[in-house]
Amino acid sequence: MAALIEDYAIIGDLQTVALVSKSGSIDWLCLPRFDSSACFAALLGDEDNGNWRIAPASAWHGEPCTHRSYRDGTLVLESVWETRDGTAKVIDFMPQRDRAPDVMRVVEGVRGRVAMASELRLRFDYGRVVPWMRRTDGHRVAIAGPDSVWLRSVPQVPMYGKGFATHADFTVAEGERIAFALTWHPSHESRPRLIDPFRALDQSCADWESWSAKCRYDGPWRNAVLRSLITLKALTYSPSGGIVAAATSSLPEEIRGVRNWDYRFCWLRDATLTLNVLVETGYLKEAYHWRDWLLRAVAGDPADLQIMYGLAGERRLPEEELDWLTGYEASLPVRTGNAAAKQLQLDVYGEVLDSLFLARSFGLRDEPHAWAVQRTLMDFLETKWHEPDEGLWEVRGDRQHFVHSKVMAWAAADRAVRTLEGLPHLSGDADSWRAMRSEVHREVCRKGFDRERNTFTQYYGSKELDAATLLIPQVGFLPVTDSRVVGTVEAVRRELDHGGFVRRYTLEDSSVDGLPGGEGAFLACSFWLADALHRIGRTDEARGLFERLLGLRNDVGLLAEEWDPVERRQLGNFPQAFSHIGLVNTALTLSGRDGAR
Ligand SMILES: OC[C@H]1O[C@H](O[C@H]2O[C@H](CO)[C@@H](O)[C@H](O)[C@H]2O)[C@H](O)[C@@H](O)[C@@H]1O
Repeated sequence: MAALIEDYAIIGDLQTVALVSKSGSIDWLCLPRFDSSACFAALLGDEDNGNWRIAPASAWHGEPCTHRSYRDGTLVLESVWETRDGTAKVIDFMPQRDRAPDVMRVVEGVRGRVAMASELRLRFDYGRVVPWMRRTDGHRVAIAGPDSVWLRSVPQVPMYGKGFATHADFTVAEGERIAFALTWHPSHESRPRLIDPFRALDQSCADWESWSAKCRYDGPWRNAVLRSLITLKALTYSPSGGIVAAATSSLPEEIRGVRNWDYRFCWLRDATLTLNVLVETGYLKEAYHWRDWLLRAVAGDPADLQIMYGLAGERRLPEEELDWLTGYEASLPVRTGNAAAKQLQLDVYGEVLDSLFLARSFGLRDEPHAWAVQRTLMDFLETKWHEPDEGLWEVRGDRQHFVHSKVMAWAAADRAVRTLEGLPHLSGDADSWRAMRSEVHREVCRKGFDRERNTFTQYYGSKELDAATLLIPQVGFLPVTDSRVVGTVEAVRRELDHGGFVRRYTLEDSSVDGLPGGEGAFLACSFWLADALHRIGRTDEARGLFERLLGLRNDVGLLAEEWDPVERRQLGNFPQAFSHIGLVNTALTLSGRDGAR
């Protein structure tokens, strides 16, 4: 059975990540990309769906490591086991790759002599295909269809096959190091170029340290912020500049529930929000890279804009159910692909224009084609904003006139107008966008506001609330001093509370998302509440909530999408960009960054 979600740490190479449990098992790994099929899928089934465990023999029955941590400023994970015979450390990392992806596991003797074991169970195609194994000059090679995986150790330790797994039993003494290297390669190509694991370890540390050194945030929550930024960076797909929403598929929003989705794609919403925090903390290069990704992805007719794409801009992300997997703690179905790709979500226009506007204010140079694309998006939005949509929560029920979608349509028009005002050499119909901006504003205030309860609602005509309306002052739709903003913050705090944190929306009205069952408190929304409380002057409450949110991070600083306040455990895909974006944003806000754009 898989571990608790919060018992996982990640390692990654900016093209994919692996989830490593506290008991030393890699239970999730998709190769060669985030969205490739998994060769370790025990996370969504059991060991027979593939995993790789290295741990002391005396801890083989699942005992967790004594402690673990990342090396400072890196994504290099160290898990330490203190045993009766001594202390051993497993250093896990994935070197930023030139060609072939590697998972490196360096076993280091710290004290005494510790008997260790390694058990590798490769199962390609999400845990379904047992590969054909063979030996070739010091390697074990696993081949199935398009995939091959090469396993070696330095220095060599004997390996043997048993029960469709590759085993190694060895001893590590104080001062000794034994590295295991697993390298993926297309099966039709000849042997991959092999790298020295110990040199790769030094290089990996140096790569991450130099990236981390560029972080410009130096406030009271620096460690937490830096860990979140490293996590966000780890979710970027460096060959294209795309950014995935999370590293996993189908970790449930409710244990044994059906809300299990594949997040290994680039949502324009999640990616732009990721970018905003990267830009604000000193990482402008990522903004250039992502803008180029965007321009390639949205090329063509703006009517065809998707709300999410594949890592390289792929458009077809067909949703399928993998019926051979038993699901994380029996949460079914396990899905790959995501049907939400074909939804209309008007907010993404606002997020894209806002993000490029913000990046420009931080020094992102204009590029004529980039503005042409934004202009075309605006022209399209002018004809569409009146329509109902699926909204940022990607409901699978009927389309509605979501208040947040309209607010973000307003934000798109606002950023377009302000861009033209600041850069008069650019062309565009500023008058028409100004008119749209005013019309959307009037309509939202008339149809999306409940006067009796003094709060914005989820959609026109509904009584339900939506935590996304907390973003109204942040995007500048209304000032924080407006009584309607204060009323909304208070209403959300009161009515969407879930164990001291915040739900996305009221769940009793199941018709709005069209899905059965419930879910946990949504962490991004809980961070938004902290921001909003601070903005309306309730800073002590905001700080208190923020500190409690920080307390939900696991031992290595990672957050999933949601939190179950009853079972006190993390829920949903992991690690989730949305949650880490929220953390960085709130830290910036509470450290004195100004409010609305
Ligand atoms: O809950 C239903 C929807 O859940 C997913 O969407 C959520 O995750 C997205 C990625 O982080 C985020 O952009 C969105 O705002 C969230 O609601 C899932 O991807 C959808 O298919 C599903 O309908």
